Amino acid sequence: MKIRLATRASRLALWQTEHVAALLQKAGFETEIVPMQTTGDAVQDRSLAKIGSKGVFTEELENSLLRGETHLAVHSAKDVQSSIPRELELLAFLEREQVNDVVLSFDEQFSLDKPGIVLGTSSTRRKAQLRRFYPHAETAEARGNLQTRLRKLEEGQFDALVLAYAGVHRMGYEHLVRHTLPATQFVPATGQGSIAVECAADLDANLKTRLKAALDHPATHTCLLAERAFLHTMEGGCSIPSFALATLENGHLRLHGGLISLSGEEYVEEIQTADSPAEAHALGVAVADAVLGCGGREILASIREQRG
Ligand SMILES: NCc1[nH]cc(CCC(=O)O)c1CC(=O)O
Repeated sequence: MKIRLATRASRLALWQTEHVAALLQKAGFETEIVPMQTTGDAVQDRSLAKIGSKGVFTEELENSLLRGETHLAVHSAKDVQSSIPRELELLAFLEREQVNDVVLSFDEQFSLDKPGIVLGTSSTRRKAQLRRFYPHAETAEARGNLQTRLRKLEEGQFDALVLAYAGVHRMGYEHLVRHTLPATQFVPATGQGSIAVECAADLDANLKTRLKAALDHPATHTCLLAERAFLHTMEGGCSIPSFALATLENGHLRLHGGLISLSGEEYVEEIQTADSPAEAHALGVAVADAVLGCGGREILASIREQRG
């Protein structure tokens, strides 16, 4: 049977979808890749926080699932909104890549400690974390797909670029990495480094089971359930500077989640553990509740106020 895969048309998205297709082919499926443009691709001149709507990188792909034109939609897990329509289901999460953010520069001598450096990023989370941990650095907008951002770096619009290692690795830009930011401090966004595969909830149950067996990485899936429950409870999309990273070791699940004010001044974080993967969702909710209760609610209110 031929599985039709909906994807964005960016090089990173196509790489990820080809990776999914290869896993499906190994399991005996035929595949066809169906690229499409999303709002997030079309609108390049405004930051995502300003476009504001949820699912700017996913909605068009989800619509094609709902219309039955494709069987699976392939997303960066980070780009998937915290609640998806009832008619859809997140079927699988692929094994996670290294989760860190990294700093890229063409200058081999580049140092984060140099005064007056300008770092390209459009992520509210990264901007806030940089303000907190590298207050001497300035940030500049760097929207667009990875190739566009690299071009802006090459043109000298900033000294260095802050990106997820996962995308950098998949696109083969590791030679430009000058610094790996520690994930304990620059805690990544929910889902960073994993690829999410979505389907219609009413897709044939037997087919779903076979597709999931070919694609899903259970440990990553457990971590993503915890992180996504955190994000959902925080009521934040990608425009809110929240962060969450779950790890699973020897059956022990650990979730580090938090929220940072846009200025980087206010910072709330919480680490909790659970003894079983079955508690992933509850752990995400508990960490988010703790963060909200210990100052997070006030940070969210002030972010909303600043946005107007
Ligand atoms: N928001 C864009 C986006 N979505 C996923 C990735 C990287 C790949 C990943 O995290 O899996 C990126 C680029 C980046 O943040 O540098």
